[in-house]
Amino acid sequence: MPHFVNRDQIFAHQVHLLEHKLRSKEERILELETENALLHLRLAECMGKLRRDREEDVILAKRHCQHQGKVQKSTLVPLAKLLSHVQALKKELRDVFAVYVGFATELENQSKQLMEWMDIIGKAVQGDQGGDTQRLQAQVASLEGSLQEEKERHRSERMRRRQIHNTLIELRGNIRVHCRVRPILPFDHIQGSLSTNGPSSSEVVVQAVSDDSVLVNCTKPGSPVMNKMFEFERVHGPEDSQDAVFEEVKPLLTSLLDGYNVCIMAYGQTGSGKTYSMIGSQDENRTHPDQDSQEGIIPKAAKELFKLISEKPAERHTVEVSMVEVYNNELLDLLAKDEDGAAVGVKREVITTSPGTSEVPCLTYELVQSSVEVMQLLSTVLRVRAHSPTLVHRDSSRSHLIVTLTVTSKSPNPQALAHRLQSARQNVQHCGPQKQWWSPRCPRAASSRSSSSNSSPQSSPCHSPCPASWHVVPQEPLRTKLQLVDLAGSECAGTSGVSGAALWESSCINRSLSALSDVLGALAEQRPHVPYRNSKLTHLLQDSIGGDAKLLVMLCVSPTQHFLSETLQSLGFGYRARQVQRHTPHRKNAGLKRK
Ligand SMILES: Nc1ncnc2c1ncn2[C@@H]1O[C@H](COP(=O)(O)OP(=O)(O)OP(=O)(O)O)[C@@H](O)[C@H]1O
Repeated sequence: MPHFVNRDQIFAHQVHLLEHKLRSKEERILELETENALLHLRLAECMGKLRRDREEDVILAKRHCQHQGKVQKSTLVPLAKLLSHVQALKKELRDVFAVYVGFATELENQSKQLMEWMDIIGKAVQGDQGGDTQRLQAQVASLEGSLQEEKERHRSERMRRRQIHNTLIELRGNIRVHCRVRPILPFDHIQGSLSTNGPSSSEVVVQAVSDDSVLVNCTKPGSPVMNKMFEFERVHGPEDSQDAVFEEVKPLLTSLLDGYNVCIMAYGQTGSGKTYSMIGSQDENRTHPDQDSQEGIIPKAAKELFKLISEKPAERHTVEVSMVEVYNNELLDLLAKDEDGAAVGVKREVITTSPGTSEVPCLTYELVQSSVEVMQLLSTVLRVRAHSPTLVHRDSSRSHLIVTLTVTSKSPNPQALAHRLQSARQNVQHCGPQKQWWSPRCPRAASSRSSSSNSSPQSSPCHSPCPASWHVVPQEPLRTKLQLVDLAGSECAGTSGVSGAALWESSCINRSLSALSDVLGALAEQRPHVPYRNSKLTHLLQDSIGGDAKLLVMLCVSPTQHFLSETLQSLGFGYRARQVQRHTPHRKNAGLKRK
């Protein structure tokens, strides 16, 4: 402690102390104020940062919200789909599981039953019950035998039924209709993929369910099942060979030599197999090992005709061929040749003669000696015949082709005939309706014929014994014709994708086919006027359609959904053709002359 002398010194010292304290306080205050200012500054900085952070947060939150909205939007729909898919899968799985459980139970039951049987068999074998086993085996064998017999009986009954039906058809003068369903071909899948009808267009909807019925499934997607059944004299499925198809046609050739006119006509939509059925495969790179089996009705019919002729050596036959096409409602003679001998289609006309039959004046006829010659002529003609590609068929025939084989039969020499009659008389004393060499010069037959102007030899037979001398009179030649027709295909312009000149061709084809349909309609309804002359095609085929020829329509149809409406149209045409009742086909009398 300092030593003070007086009070003033003490006082001054205290003042000094106080001043010192005050200064230090003031320094402290300044220090604190500086600190305070710094803190304020920091606070302001923090507040600013905080505000910025908040603002950023708000922006981020906004963005986040927007993003979430977008994400939700884009995921909700697929999510819903996914969910329903999952639900469907779950259901499917449950169903499959239920089926599986069913199968498993069934399998278990069956294996139990099998075990029981094994047990019984084991016991039977062990317990020397061989006699029972043998008896059972014998029973099985006899059951199999009777099943076989039943099958055989059923088959022969069916054949008999068909024969009776065919006879009935013939007696009623009906047109015979066969139907051929072609197999699915590679272009059906292309059509299917091009189609707007959906992916099921190459699905098979037309089936040959038996040898006389064809079933068409006309169900539209989302509609109840609707099947239509069509019956024809014969139905061929995709597996039926060319030989099988011809077998059903073959008897008509015997009829031809028996004195009937015959016409076989293939009808159907484009690409349905008409040319394949009538002529055979036209594919350039065909490499079938057995070409004969691939041939169609025309070559097979020509072969059969010459075979039948060769089996009748006593009679003399000549065969002449004519080939025409109806193209754009013009009739063209395809065997006519120009000065250089090249085949050119020459225009001809169809006329109706006074007895009411149709004739083509100046038509070229070629005399042929064998089926090979017929086919040589046909292959020349096919090069001239109009054909062009369409969307449906890359080698579509654009004309109706009519190949006619005219057979002239001359009676054997009188001695040979007398000899034949002599042996025939030993069996039959009367000249019946079926006699092949029935002579129109027999006075009794002639008088019985003249009593009914319309009657054929079959309908007015002579029932009296006839002296042989009346029959040995040499006869006039007998002419019969076999018309083989490959029609152009019906089509709709949309499907075939044609335009310009091809569209005109297409419209001519459709018009002539609808004229054919109209003719059948008029005949079926027995209308007094039949519009044969509405088209060259119907005018030319007048005798075969409405006359007394044996007419067979071969309907060709495609099996797939893509061509369903065209198929139904073709089947409808066949149905209409079957309704036609004409005069009973009758044999030609000798003496028919070609004009
Ligand atoms: N039954 C069948 N078996 C095997 N191929 C067939 C059958 N039917 C038709 N084809 C084939 O289908 C295609 C079309 O047949 P096709 O030429 O006979 O038709 P189309 O009815 O004559 O046609 P378009 O009227 O257009 O001339 C051809 O390639 C043919 O070989």
